Amino acid sequence: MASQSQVLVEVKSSVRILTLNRPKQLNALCFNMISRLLQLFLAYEKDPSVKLVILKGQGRAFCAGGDVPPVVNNIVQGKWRLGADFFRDQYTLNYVMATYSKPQVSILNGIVMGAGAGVSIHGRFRIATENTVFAMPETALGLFPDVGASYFLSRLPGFFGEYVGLTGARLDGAEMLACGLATHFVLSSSLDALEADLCKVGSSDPSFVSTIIDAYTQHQYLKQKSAYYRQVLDVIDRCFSRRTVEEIISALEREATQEPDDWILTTIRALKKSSPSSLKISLRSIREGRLQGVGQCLIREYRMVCHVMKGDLSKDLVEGCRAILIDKDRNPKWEPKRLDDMKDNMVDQYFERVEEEERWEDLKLSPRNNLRASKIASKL
Ligand SMILES: CC(C)(COP(=O)(O)OP(=O)(O)OC[C@H]1O[C@@H](n2cnc3c(N)ncnc32)[C@H](O)[C@@H]1OP(=O)(O)O)[C@@H](O)C(=O)NCCC(=O)NCCSC(=O)/C=C/c1ccc(O)cc1
Repeated sequence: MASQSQVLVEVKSSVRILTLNRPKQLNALCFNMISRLLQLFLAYEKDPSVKLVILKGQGRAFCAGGDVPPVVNNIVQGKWRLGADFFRDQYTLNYVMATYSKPQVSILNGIVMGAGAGVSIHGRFRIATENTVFAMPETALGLFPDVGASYFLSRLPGFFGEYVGLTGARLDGAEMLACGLATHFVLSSSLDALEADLCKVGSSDPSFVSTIIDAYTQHQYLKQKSAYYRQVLDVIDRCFSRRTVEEIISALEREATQEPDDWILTTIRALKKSSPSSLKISLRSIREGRLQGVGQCLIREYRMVCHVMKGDLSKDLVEGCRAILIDKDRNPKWEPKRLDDMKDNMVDQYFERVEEEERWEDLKLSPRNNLRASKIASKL
């Protein structure tokens, strides 16, 4: 029953409006919500009377991520496999959304982080507003940008995806639109009227949906200090194209000595504060993602997240969750402590099957009718 009140459903002729409804927890996705969303999306795909699905959040967030504390409690109690079930359903939902045969319109009128990006960015239309705050903050949490982020971040212009994924930098609505994470920008005061118009669509043809949203779209200028200006993008490309995290930081430090700048200092500080193991596996994940379809990315990320939860190589997820969400001291003690201590062979292990575990299986994603070649799910 909880899942019914945590994901509200409105039926408006051929449109279904789903509202994530845990506003006190910033709509963090718990296991029940993910199962419910998966069940609803699959049912709507089969139902010819449904033409369009709108996803939005109650309160000041669209969704601040996965509901981390319960999974971390399971890990602490030695039950990481319960967490694996959570991620299996979540990644399956991301895959269904990425290959969905009907348009999904996500209204990102607030915080969009981690798992919140996973349930929106893969869909066809992503509407940002003046209230949108987007981030993939996983490296500060001892995790890595997952939910198919190695697919969508690696497809951003130049090396912007590496920058966003490694530093957890926050983007506003204009920046999301500029880099392609959002498809439209609409002022929040117009959202009710837009929603009412979308409910009259009567067709799953994306060009009809696009025409409706276009009528509400506002041109947005980037803020003065945006990381999306050409000058900063050049620095991002020069530095974040480096082969290793150590080389990225050295390149940023060299730039900083030539031209000290708030943005560079903040970026270096963010990298130095994040989990060394997270940074290294994240960089490798985004780089591999450049050459893989969304299904392959999710299958690989599932292996990685199972290693993170199992905690053989590092326990940074539990520590990061403590520092950010439980004690909120924002002072995690990472292990390994330094980037140098995280050797290549340790990184390699995150990308291998979880061996020695009875009953552990790779994530299995079924072929989907409307799978575009670039999104194909195949075995690693
Ligand atoms: C910048 C935020 C989004 C807003 O800050 P704020 O405006 O100062 O608001 P609060 O921090 O006070 O948040 C309001 C409430 O929402 C809760 N909350 C805010 N994000 C969350 C949240 N992801 N979960 C579960 N309660 C939350 C937060 O703990 C707090 O609860 P409470 O102290 O009881 O009032 C801040 O909450 C924040 O940094 N949240 C964490 C964002 C984040 O790292 N998201 C996760 C991305 S990674 C991801 O999705 C992974 C999922 C995962 C799942 C399972 C795993 O084992 C491992 C990973």
